[in-house]
Amino acid sequence: MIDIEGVVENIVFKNEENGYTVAKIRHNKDLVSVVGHIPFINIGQRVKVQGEWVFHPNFGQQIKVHYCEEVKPSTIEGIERYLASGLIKGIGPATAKKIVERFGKDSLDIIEMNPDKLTEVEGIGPKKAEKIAESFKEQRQLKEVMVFLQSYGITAGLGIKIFKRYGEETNAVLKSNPYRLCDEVSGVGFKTADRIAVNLGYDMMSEERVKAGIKYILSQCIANGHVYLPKEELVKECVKILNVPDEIIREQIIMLNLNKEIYIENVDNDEAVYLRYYYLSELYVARKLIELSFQNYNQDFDEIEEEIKEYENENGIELAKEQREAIEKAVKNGVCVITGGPGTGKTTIIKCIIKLFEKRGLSVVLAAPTGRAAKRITETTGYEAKTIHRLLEMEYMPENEIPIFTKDEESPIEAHAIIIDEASMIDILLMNSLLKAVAKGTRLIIVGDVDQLPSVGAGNVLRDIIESGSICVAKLNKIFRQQDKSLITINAHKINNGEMPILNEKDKDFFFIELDGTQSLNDELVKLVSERLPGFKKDIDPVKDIQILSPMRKGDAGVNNLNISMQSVLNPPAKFKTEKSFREFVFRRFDKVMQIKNNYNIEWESVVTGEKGRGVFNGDIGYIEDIDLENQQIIVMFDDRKVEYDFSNLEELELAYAITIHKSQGSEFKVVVIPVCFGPPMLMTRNLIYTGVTRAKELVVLIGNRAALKYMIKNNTITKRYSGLRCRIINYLKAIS
Ligand SMILES: Nc1ncnc2c1ncn2[C@@H]1O[C@H](COP(=O)(O)OP(=O)(O)OP(=O)(O)O)[C@@H](O)[C@H]1O
Repeated sequence: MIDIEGVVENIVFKNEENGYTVAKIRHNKDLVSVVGHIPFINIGQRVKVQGEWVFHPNFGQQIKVHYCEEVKPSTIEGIERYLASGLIKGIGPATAKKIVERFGKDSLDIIEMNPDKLTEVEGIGPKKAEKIAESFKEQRQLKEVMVFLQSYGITAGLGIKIFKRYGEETNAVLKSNPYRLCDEVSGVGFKTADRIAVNLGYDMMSEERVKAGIKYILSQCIANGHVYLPKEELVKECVKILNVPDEIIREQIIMLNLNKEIYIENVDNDEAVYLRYYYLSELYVARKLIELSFQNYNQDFDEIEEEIKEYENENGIELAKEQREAIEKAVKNGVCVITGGPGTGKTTIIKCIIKLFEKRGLSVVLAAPTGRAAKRITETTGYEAKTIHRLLEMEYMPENEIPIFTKDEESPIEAHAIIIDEASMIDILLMNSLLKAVAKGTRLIIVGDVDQLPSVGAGNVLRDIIESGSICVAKLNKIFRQQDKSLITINAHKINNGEMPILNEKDKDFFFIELDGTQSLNDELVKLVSERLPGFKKDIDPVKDIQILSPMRKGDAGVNNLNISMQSVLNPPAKFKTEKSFREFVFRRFDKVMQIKNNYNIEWESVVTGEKGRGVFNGDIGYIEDIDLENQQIIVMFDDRKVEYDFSNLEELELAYAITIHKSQGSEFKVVVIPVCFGPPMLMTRNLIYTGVTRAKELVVLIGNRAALKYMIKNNTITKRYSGLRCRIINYLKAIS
């Protein structure tokens, strides 16, 4: 750690959003580069920085700043440069000169304490004096808050957000109840607030802390897919994590319930504790599904059988009985779920349903939870599918950091029918937003494969709807894709039924490479993807066409290690490939990368059409086109869409030569390679391997340990998710019928 003090000579770069700054500081005779989240520094300012020397391949030695504070400029020249820097609204170089000429070393004190006196300077009237004083005060407060927050490890970006919310009250709020931040400033979680509180000597048994802690633990359970937590489990977790006695926690659970910040209700013989929004969403979804399902459209389609026949003749296809029934249910009911594994004809049915509606002039919209899924459906059906977010006309509110949907109860989606595909990926919040925008009189047709992994977000929506037995469901069991020689579909169904797949048949598309105990799975995978597969199948590109899907993140065959080894072989360093280190990885020009969280705000521009828009979503895969070290940006192409990532946003990107099976939901790849070995029990499940295998279009290669594969296929335990939707649908139907 080194300390230096000096005057800021130059700001080379400043990201206004997050405060990332590159500056040159005059320290004795040397000009030193400093980099870090130090938004408040400005030319002419005297600063003390604490940090460490790092070496940058292009810019050489520089100090990575951990802590920075302003030292008041002490010389007249220093004060003048500081005032002239443009930091204070109303003062430019000429005015700065005049102020310093008039007040000398007292200039800053005058601005702060006696701004009326500024009118003594030529060109400054009372209004301008006031403006200068205000701007100066704001800068001072921001600086104070930032210095204060820095000492608690809060980044500048977050610090600015906190300051914007509370202004000059910031310090007071933090001192009186830092836990307010968890509710009022997005991006601040319980752990950050708790760190500030501990540092301030806050009472660890206080009501504010315990309440915030309870809500934090509930939000953690949501991050694990649950919609609620049974009360006893919640209390136990709180005691462990907050280190507070049982009775204090129970007391605060009651208080939160009284304030309607959490809800407690009996679900499945559990006392279920919900965060407010999740409770309201579950309630709404159950009620709306039943209400919509009460509508029926039998009279509109009284000659459906003939119409389906006509469709069959026109399209040269003979639909199976269960397919015809599914179509009939879909067009006649207010809500209908169509579920089936790969190749059971879901897409075929969707096409027929759309045609039947179109024939009578009824409008249909088609949507899916992710961009990639929507694109795939567009390709397979020939009808344009949107993402659900787009269908709901999402608008992003920067201050909320959450999407707002324009389509809702007041302004519903205008269509006679809405068809949603890949519905296993819909979580409870998205279902809530979707249903809000479905008007009575619009049919909702939900299509998906219930045996895929459930949604990343909270809930078990598709499974709960089906298991409620209260909503019309059409189950498709027969596989139609058998006609071609593909084993992928057949094996996917075998796996789903708990049987071992047919492996390694000549001229087929499903292989298993068994390793003996001495071979490294990682090494063999690298050889397979970079040499053996491209040699075996001529038309495939190892980067673009092959996707490694690993059950896990860690370990020899986990995504993290595989990405490092695959990158070194498929995209090794070269002079012309710029690089940027980030955490334990290096991003390199041409790398395959994936967006790992929804970012509704980031801008894109199509290099083909010039169209501009916002939003890159969790699971989107792209390629690094360039790394611009000067502007501190990584430019990524997602198909034809160009997106610029500031270096401060890199936590949203990951290398994607290997991705987890969880992240692959809803996507398809030409060739899928899956490492199979023993790992954490919760990842050794049938629906995980089933989801992985069903992502492949042309070839599946499993590699690893046969016993592990067998174990996964036999292990049909579906990790329990606490969700009350099934119960609620049943109860709501009972209550009103
Ligand atoms: N009744 C039928 N007779 C003959 N072929 C059919 C029939 N129904 C569907 N198919 C064919 O079976 C294949 C799989 O059908 P489809 O793509 O509709 O299934 P899917 O359930 O959407 O599959 P996936 O979920 O894997 O995309 C297609 O080639 C389709 O043309």
